[in-house]
Amino acid sequence: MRGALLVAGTTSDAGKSVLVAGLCRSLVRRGVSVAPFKAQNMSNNSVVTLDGGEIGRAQAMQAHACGLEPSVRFNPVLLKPGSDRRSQLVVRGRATVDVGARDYVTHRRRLREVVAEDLAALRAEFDVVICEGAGSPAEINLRATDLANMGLARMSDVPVLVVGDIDRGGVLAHLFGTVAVLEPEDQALIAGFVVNKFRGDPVLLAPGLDRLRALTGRPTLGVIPFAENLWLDAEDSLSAVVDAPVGRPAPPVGDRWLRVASIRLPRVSNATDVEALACEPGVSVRWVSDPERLLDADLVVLPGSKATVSDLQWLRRTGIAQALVERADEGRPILGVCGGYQMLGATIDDGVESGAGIVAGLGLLDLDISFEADKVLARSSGVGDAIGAGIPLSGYEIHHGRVRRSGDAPLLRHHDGRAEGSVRGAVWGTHWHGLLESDEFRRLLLTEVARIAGRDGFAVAPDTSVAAVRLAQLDLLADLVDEHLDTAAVDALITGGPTPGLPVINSALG
Ligand SMILES: NC(=O)CC[C@H](N)C(=O)O
Repeated sequence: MRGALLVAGTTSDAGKSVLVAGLCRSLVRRGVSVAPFKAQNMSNNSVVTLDGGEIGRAQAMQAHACGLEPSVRFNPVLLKPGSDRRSQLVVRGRATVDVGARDYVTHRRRLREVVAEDLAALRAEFDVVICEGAGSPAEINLRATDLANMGLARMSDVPVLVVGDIDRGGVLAHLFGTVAVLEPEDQALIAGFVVNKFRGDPVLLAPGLDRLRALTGRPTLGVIPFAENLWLDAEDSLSAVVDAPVGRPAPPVGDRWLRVASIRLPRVSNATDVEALACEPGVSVRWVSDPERLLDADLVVLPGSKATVSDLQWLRRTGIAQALVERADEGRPILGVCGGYQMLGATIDDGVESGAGIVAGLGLLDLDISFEADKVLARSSGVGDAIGAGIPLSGYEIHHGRVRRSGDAPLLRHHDGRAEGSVRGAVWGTHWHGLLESDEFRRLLLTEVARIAGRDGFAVAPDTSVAAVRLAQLDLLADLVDEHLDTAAVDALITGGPTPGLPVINSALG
């Protein structure tokens, strides 16, 4: 089997990333060599690849579904928004320049070549490449500069499936309209539809899908049910919804829950860090954006941020900064990760990200940070120090900020003995993302939190493996694909390429 397919969506968050992951895993389970590809991603949720670059988290998750290590080849263009108007442009894993929505256009020709070249190389190396679109091809205002949806499909002659989220309502109109607004040459590549997150009786939906087929000449190749136990998404901060529970934690091992509040910073980065906590039975993790939600939390996590100084200002505006200071005074646990760690310090000297110069931090750690233009990208490993002395730890680093001075004890150490992170009372911080996935460290941290919080009835499970929980999620996705997609038709599309002779929808005014 050889070929490629592009999964586009009627909207952002329609389920493209998970459908691509499910298709990849389903193919891999059938012995096919397959790679994921997203030409251009916009996300602050990134990971560090083995080749020392940075790609969107969703492509790392899809690579994992394929049994591959993340590589910059799977996501050659990444835009990391630092504000509503400007993003850092990461090309083949390396941060290049900051671009505004308009000047991005000037980079387009070069990026087009990068994307076409990288997809061709993957297609030569793997039997199948499953591509993910970005946003929606119905955003025709962006069509002229598009590299990730119909722009990619056209330059590489790849058939397209459009997935729509029925849970939002209007899915039939969305699917029809997504084809109808396109120019005929683009329409020719849209081979079929997938309905995602369906609840209820498929018999009731069937007449709608028949009508959609009559109106568009295109089949719906699957209706994927809403899956209660599926929480893996990893797309980006869209998944960090205020008040929504993170993950699907099982009931506690003991008789009490442990409650974690993670601050929903406006430019939160690597929101997935806290998912590892929610893999533990009896640990409830919620995203919060107002100060009183910190009161009943046993642990508060201040996560990473693409805009440390401006998110720190937001903490002050919302009153969360004050709540954090009071919390630290009371000796109640706070964990800061990367940007969140930086905010906990005494000063931040930032001439790079915000250009603000020297800014006071929350003063909860004896720490001075200064930003450099050069970004640290590293997969790091080391050992525990303040928590879990000597136990092996791993994580990854994506930051411009550097520790200039630290007067606190380190949280952990690199293998070469270098100190990393800080501890002062129950305030912990580190630049490392992914640290909470180190199973033993997480267990010790949660045990310490429960002790300080006096949650005597909470006991941490002895055997949770975050890697195993994530893999089970990917298998669940593949099961959904196998059961609810017409896999024979999808296979035929992958190998046969765009369906010849598909009708064009003409929406002439009459
Ligand atoms: N990943 C992060 O949280 C990054 C923190 C900060 N924006 C920096 O670049 O240093």
